[in-house]
Amino acid sequence: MTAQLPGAFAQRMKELLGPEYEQFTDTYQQSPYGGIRVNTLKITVDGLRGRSPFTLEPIPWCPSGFYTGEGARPGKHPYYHAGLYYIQEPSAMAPVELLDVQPGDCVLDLCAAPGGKSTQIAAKLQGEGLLVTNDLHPERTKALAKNLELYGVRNGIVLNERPERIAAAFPRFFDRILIDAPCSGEGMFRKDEDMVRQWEPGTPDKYAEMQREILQAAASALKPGGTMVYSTCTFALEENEEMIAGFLSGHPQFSLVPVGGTGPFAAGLGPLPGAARLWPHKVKGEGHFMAVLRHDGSGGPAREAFEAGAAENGATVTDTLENVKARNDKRERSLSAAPRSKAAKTDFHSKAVPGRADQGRGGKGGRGSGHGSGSGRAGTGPGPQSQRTGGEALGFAVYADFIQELLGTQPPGHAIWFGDHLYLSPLPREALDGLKTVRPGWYVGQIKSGRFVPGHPLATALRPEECSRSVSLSSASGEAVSYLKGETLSIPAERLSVKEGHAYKGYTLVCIDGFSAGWGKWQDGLLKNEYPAGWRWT
Ligand SMILES: C[S@@+](CC[C@H](N)C(=O)[O-])C[C@H]1O[C@@H](n2cnc3c(N)ncnc32)[C@H](O)[C@@H]1O
Repeated sequence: MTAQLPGAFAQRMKELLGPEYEQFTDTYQQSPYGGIRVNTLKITVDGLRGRSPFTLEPIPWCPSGFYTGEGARPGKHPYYHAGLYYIQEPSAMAPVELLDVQPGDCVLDLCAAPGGKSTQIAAKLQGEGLLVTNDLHPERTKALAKNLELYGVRNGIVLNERPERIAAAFPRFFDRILIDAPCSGEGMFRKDEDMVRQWEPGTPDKYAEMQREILQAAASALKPGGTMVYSTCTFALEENEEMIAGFLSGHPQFSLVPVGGTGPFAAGLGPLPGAARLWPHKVKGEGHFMAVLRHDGSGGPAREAFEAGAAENGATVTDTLENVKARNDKRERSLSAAPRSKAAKTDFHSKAVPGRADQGRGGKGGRGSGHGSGSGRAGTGPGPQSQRTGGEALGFAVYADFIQELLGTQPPGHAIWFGDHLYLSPLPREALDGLKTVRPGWYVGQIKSGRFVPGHPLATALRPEECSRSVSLSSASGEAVSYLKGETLSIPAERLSVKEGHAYKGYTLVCIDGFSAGWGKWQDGLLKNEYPAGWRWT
């Protein structure tokens, strides 16, 4: 590290560490450790170890985490683009391990961008349950949304909200909450010298004020008996042990689950030995603090009220689809100019589909949505509401036909339309009313000129066996990189894997060594590239 440690910081660390101070400062002469975490939504840990292009050494506190060693460039391998691993600082993998997320949980990641811990939570959920992931800063939510898309997350909702507004919308709701708080970042000085330059003696106090408010909001959104983990990447007592001690004294229904002093975790300092520390002079990783807080289950009802609302919405699904069909038929009759849809004539809408088709009111309430592939938040709908309603009905039919052909079955989720763009959400649209929503769910695609165009995030979350047409490109031959660069490829028909009864021509799931990476459009031996421009290999 070339930057000089601020004098006031050095003095404080001397007082905090006593005889260990020299060992601590020696770490600034060493390089930070690099790590990757296997995305178990797409590949098993052993699966990646078996095909890893670089050496992997286990990280003690994260079963899916590995040190990559010097010289490794994990961002420059096609597997990174196929979402097989996330590049993450090793210590940053610890908080989610302590959160103990189980498949089916409802989880809130309150300060989430760029999404390292959110993708880790999503992997723990294994597609079951709900992940609401949020960041206060709009620009940062773009990277957050993109990372969820790259890693094939189907059950994530991305918000750009103040924590207290999320707590008001979801009172006593979440099983697990992660508060990876904005902090003075002292633990990252070795990795990010800008943080050294930005640090001032008053920095920890400034962050402590924000952290108190965020913790307060998180406590209201946690369900009785739920668990939250508070983490920072700083050493300052006022942002760590003192912050949590203050929180516990004001919230007697919470207790600290002692993890400090066990396994790789050093004990917390001063008033809170049960909190956990990772010190750079004791482990191979940067400085981190974590506290596990459990609610005792006391107080009023949990989320029953919300669940009742959700169930009611679920019960109306069939009716809703019939209404859509009725509107659709009426529109077909009355608007000769309306685009003809083959699908509109099918009886798809009379089937009970686990989604809602009548929810698209693009831009309602000032909220809007980006449409996949990191495009950020758009705020407007496609036109006058009367047109939108009919358009959505037709759109849903076109979508249903497309999905029937490509996937065979309809993926579960509440269908949420933003104009011509369709998402499948773990929550009904009403649950997000009034919240700044960057992604209401899994982006599946868009109606364009009367056709359904599948979105990139639909591809990244699919397994090849789910898709009627796929092709696997080899990472070793260079064709995977050609695809990632946006090139058209010559692919003979015999290389395609096509399910019985399906045509060869059309949208094809493009995989790298068998792992989905995006779409191509195959016809007559040519695979037209549909990999989004903003994602390409440079
Ligand atoms: C330590 S970083 C989060 C890193 C992230 N958890 C990850 O693993 O990739 C803290 C984040 O908190 C966000 N933030 C700052 N103030 C916030 C607030 N009041 N509410 C929610 N997020 C906030 C920042 O924009 C920043 O992205």
